Amino acid sequence: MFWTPNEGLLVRAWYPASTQRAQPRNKRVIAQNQPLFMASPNPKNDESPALKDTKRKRLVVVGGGIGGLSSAYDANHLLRGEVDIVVVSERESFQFTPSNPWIATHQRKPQDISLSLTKILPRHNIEFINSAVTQLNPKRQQLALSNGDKMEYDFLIIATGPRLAFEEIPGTGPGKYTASVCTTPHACEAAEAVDSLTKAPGPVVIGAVQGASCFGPAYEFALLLHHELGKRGGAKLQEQCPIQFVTSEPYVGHLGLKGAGESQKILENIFIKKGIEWFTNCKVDKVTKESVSIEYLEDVGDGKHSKHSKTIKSKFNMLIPAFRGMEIWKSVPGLTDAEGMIQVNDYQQSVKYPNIFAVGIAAHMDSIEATPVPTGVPKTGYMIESMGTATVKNIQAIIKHQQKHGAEDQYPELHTKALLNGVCITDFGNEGAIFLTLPQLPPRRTDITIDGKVATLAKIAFEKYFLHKIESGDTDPYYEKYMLHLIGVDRTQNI
Ligand SMILES: Cc1cc2nc3c(=O)[nH]c(=O)nc-3n(C[C@H](O)[C@H](O)[C@H](O)COP(=O)(O)OP(=O)(O)OC[C@H]3O[C@@H](n4cnc5c(N)ncnc54)[C@H](O)[C@@H]3O)c2cc1C
Repeated sequence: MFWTPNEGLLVRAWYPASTQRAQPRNKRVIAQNQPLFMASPNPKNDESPALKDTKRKRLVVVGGGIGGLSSAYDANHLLRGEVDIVVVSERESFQFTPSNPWIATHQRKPQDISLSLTKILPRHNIEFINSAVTQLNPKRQQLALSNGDKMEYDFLIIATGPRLAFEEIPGTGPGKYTASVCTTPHACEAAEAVDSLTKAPGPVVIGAVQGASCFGPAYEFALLLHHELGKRGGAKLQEQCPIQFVTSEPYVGHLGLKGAGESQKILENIFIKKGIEWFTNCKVDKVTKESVSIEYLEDVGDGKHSKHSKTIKSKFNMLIPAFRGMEIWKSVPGLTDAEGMIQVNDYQQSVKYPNIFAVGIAAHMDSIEATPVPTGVPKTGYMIESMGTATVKNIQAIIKHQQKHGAEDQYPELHTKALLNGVCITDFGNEGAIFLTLPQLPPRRTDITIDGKVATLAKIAFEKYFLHKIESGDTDPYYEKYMLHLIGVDRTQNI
């Protein structure tokens, strides 16, 4: 089925049965040349641009995670009346990824951290299509979906998150010999593996492999697991399941960020206290049922390293893989880097296609520094939300410019950049750590790690706030602002 952006249509009649379920519940017949949804909350308001403008643009957001939904909600607030917003996501629900480590230790159930997009998005006048994008034709401004539909867009926001590159290391990934907390279904499988471990204890390897960019959850899960083992079987079970931490970072607490304040000292002290041994500058060669084979570099001074290899016996492993971009985008000339991440300029705009934008993990970001074993730079929630806001403001600038000049193919200079602030909150059981790097790229105004019970509470609050935000369609990052204010980061610092 072919679907053009500015056509008026009788929505239900045009959709195949598989997508009809995703349509808004309130049945309305939308006449020719009228928008899919009334943009004004008051449909009687004759001044509403939506009722006047018969040439509304279509903004398609691909991805129903933190990046996609915060962009869609920002568009709903800032571009109301200017665009019809469609979110296309292969997953029907929003799942709050930062809570996955809690799923793996049975502190949360999947339903506690999941929200149905079929139910929520139409309430906010955002159309939801539960399907995967399988192809992009930027010349035609057209997407192909796995349900067989084709869809045109005026503006496209790509927020498809990471492809988890388990295939780069033999034996890694769910179904093989490493558990994962990267998705909620993976975390459910990890929870079962943790149960098996407690019944038949043995050594544990946790960490993040070469090319990984998301280190916080590796530390979080290692320490949460240690705490959980203590809860289930006391010090005895903890001794029976010694944890070894392997990471591509040059030192513990580097986090792909060159550290955050005293993150190295704080995390090393916690590891020492819990008896967790670590290997840094580490490359994982392969994982088998019984062991993890690594190569690691040891600092011998003067910037020199000696190389070692080791096979660590293990019964349970959780390794964060490298995050790469989705294969579908790679086939589009000039859209991605070699790894499939969307190449964007400072305004989240594709360097090749000016009506395509990318936010979240899907967007390319340079590493902060070259490390002896490759690492990437983390992209965390607050930063991702800010990328969405910047994207929508830039699309707004384009729409205004095109309306003024009456030329659909003209693009103005853009001005809004995301605030690339790193805020990562981790829970270790009864304590935790908050890593703050504002901005993430040095020189920084704020560069600290705060540890203790406060981090556990902050993480719980972060989860509740975010789920509420997705449900309510709110866009203001008030939690982050308030939290930063509480810990003394001045609002004038452009947070
Ligand atoms: C285990 C873990 C813990 C984390 N903890 C924190 C934390 O505590 N704090 C923090 O700030 N950040 C954290 N992060 C980092 C980051 O905030 C999350 O990874 C976040 O979920 C990234 O958002 P995203 O929108 O870029 O991608 P995702 O959340 O992965 O969303 C991608 C979406 O795209 C959809 N999709 C993919 N391909 C297609 C396709 N072809 N067609 C249609 N839809 C598609 C997916 O179904 C999904 O809905 C964590 C990351 C991980 C992995």
